[in-house]
Amino acid sequence: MSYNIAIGGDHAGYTYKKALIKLLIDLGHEVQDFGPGSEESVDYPDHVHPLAKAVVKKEADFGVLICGSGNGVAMTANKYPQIRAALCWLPELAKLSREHNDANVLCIPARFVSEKDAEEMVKVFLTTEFEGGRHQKRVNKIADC
Ligand SMILES: O=C(CO)[C@H](O)[C@H](O)COP(=O)(O)O
Repeated sequence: MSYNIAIGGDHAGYTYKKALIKLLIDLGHEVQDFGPGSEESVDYPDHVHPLAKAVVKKEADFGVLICGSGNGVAMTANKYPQIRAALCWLPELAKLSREHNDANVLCIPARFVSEKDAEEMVKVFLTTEFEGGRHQKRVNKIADC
């Protein structure tokens, strides 16, 4: 299955973003890069809001966000009720975020995971299906506040 992937973050995630874009293209996905375009210091919300809006409008199937800790990008993306952004630091967590939480955005803490694990997380995130069942009603309740 090939997807349209929106990717973005901040200066701390720039190097990983470049590597992940190459991986995604090699895997046959389409990629929309929401920046930044260099390692110059930026404010992550400036890149996350446009990406989140693209996912909400279904202009992208999934999002991948990378900053230093992963927290800032996750907090920003999760402001949107239709976004379920998962902060993951192990491939198993990325898998569970799809199986149990139907995550549509993967958030990666570049300063705390290896590039290899970041790549593994992206691969498993995009090849794992939501299980539905008992998890569906819980996911429905996330935005019910
Ligand atoms: O992780 C982050 C947000 O959650 C940022 O990448 C981090 O805060 C950037 O820090 P600095 O400006 O010191 O490079």
